[in-house]
Amino acid sequence: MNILQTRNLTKYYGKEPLLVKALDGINMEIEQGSFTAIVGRSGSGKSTLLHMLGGLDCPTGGSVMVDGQELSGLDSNELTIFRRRKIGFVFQNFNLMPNLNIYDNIVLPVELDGRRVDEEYVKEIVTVLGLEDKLKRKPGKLSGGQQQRAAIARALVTKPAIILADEPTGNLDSQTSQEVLGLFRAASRKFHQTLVMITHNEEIAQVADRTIRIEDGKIAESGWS
Ligand SMILES: Nc1ncnc2c1ncn2[C@@H]1O[C@H](COP(=O)(O)OP(=O)(O)OP(=O)(O)O)[C@@H](O)[C@H]1O
Repeated sequence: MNILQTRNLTKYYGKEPLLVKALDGINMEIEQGSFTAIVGRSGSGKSTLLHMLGGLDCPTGGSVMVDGQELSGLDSNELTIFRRRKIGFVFQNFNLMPNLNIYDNIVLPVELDGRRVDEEYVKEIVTVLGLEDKLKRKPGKLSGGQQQRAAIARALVTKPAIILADEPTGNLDSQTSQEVLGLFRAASRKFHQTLVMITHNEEIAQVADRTIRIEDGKIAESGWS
């Protein structure tokens, strides 16, 4: 089953003669439970694509469908709720709240949505990611790899339709990157989550089941590993 689908997705910036076609007709399907890496050089359109998939920005044309929902049909309030419930985001710089301890950071998206925290599920996520003894600490007291594991736990906790990760290992050394990615993949498999990660690093991309290569806003190649 496809959890995400785009049809002739375009995003243009500026006007002729300075028009930039950041996305130029992207057709892609992402299968539920899969791990996809989107790769490409700087400026190829990766971040723009991730923003469109996550409803963070509006396309110029075409469509994005997530879990049966066409995003162009949503107003800004509906888009906010869509992002909160359907998308988990993991960023390069972790984006944890510095004043909250790790537990409170992890459960924050559930609380913001006014829902009850499923403590059993949190415990399972925390165990898979090896954060059991870090829950009372503030993010500033943890290493980069530990902070990113907490950010992954926070993305998993709402059981989103899709987790979008933007260069999640960009601030980590290569050994920590491999560890964090291994845990990210293990956790997303265990909890049947769908993962889309953008990276410019070919070695990092190899961890995924499938690679989509973007060049000049177009899909240049798509393959399974
Ligand atoms: N807000 C904007 N206004 C104008 N042009 C933009 C804007 N955002 C992106 N672009 C242009 O769109 C193209 C794609 O940019 P994008 O950030 O998606 O690339 P990227 O592959 O993510 O690059 P990087 O790996 O360096 O982050 C680039 O030519 C960029 O200059």
